[in-house]
Amino acid sequence: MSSNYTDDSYALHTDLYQINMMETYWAEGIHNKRAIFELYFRKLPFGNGYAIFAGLERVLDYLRELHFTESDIAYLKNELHYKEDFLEYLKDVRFTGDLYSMKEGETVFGNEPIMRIETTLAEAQLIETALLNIVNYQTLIATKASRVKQVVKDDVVMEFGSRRAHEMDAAIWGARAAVIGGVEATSNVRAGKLFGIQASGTHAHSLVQAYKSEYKAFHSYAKRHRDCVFLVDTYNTLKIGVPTAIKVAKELGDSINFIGIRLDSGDIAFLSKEARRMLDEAGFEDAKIVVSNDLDEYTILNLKAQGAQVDIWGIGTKLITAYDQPALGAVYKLVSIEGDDGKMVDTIKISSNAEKVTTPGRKKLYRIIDKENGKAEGDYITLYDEDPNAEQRIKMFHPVHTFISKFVTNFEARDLHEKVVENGKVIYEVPPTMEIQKYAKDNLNLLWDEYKRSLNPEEYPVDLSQKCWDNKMKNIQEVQEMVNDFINE
Ligand SMILES: Nc1ncnc2c1ncn2[C@@H]1O[C@H](COP(=O)(O)OP(=O)(O)OP(=O)(O)O)[C@@H](O)[C@H]1O
Ligand SMILES: O=P(O)(O)OC[C@H]1O[C@H](OP(=O)(O)OP(=O)(O)O)[C@H](O)[C@@H]1O
Ligand SMILES: O=C(O)c1cccnc1
Repeated sequence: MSSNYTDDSYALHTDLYQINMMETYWAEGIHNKRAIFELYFRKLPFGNGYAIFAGLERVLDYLRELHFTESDIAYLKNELHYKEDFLEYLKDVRFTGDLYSMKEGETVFGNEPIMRIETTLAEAQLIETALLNIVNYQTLIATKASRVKQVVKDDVVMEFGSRRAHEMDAAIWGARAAVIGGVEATSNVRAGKLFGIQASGTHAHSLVQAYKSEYKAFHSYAKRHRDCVFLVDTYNTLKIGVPTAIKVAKELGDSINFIGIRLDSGDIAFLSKEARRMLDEAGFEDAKIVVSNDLDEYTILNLKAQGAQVDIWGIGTKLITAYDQPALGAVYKLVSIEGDDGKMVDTIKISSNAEKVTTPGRKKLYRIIDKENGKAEGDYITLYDEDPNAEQRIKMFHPVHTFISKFVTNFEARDLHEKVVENGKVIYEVPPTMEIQKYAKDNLNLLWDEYKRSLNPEEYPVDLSQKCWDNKMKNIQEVQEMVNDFINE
């Protein structure tokens, strides 16, 4: 580290204003008031019809470990000049509250709470930055990966992005998120080790360049590696690369497992078709064609339309950096706070943009599933004490354009939140990543195809119950009255 402070912790992985607000609350004696915040995004990324939630594992790691170290406190004192009495308080700060969260792999839509944080006002404030930092990135990458999987269908996808990711953490957690979104393997070996996901890879041009000969390079590689994918585009794909791969595969026969070839430049449609023909003619009908080179779901769709003969897609830069939309805009909003009498009071943030007005109150989130066809009718946000499963029929209506409505009967309302932290203790065990991937896949099966197409998907309903909507209107009215009183004073 390039500073005098020897240790590090994630307690300072927050925006300075959070600590300043904590200090204000602490000085006024309201830091321990109960507060409820919700974490959600408003707009789906990439113009997609859904997102895939990822990030809970790291959020839980963060909350479990959260505390200010001695050098954190020293830094706040020496460099930022916080006073001793406040620093004494910070020394004992831990996360002591409850966290309700969607499970990773859940399909998620705009304006619905991914997480509900119920803790002290000061703690809730401190953790905002880290929670958004984690969930925004991981959810974005899981969603991008899922879009790629929608396009490649049953072909295999390998995540190749570590070298282009925004630093090392992004490579690791991005690889995991990509697997949650559906990719089969990552080239990042550490991610393989940490998360029990498949680490996999071929070889680079440097291997061929080092031997100055594809023939020698492939042979040398095969001496130590049974599974062989030969990269065939270093000099001339069709004239030298593919014929050499075939020659070496024939020479080595059953002593290797000739998985196939990789193309990394040129016209992928043309080269893959030609390579397929050459491999088939040589009797390697089962050999796979792996391709890479700046791929994303748009190029892949186009290549498929051109009849490209590809079995395995290696995707780096555009997946791990979410190239076409580099940020998800999830926010963290206060929806309820303890009043002076100890009772919880709902809070609202008004905006001239109707979509941006927050929805006050402690709430629950349900996925309404039609019992007959097993498909999701939409998501339904209720006040905490409502139980849609006790109703025969519910009215679902658009929260802004309320005339768009439907009645739903014969449904199951699935609670999408799980209590994962209770009184500061993590009570949820994160499943293995491959199980989360399966969970994500099963969840997508609940959605009609209209929501899953990559271009101009239908808008999935995320509606408020009548009570929840009435409560929102009441809060809006109260604010309007307060503003009018202020103006008239
Ligand atoms: N048939 C095709 N149709 C549409 N896009 C293609 C086709 N073949 C390749 N591409 C894409 O076009 C781009 C080609 O980029 P570029 O011309 O920079 O690479 P290249 O010619 O393969 O050379 P290199 O990677 O060695 O720089 C890549 O994004 C690749 O995925
Ligand atoms: O193209 P991406 O989706 O990012 O996938 C990762 C790329 O990384 C390697 O290339 P390398 O770093 O050698 O650079 P290159 O782009 O010049 O091939 C590999 O050959 C892929 O092309
Ligand atoms: O294994 C590969 O082929 C690979 C790994 C990282 C980046 N590009 C390719």
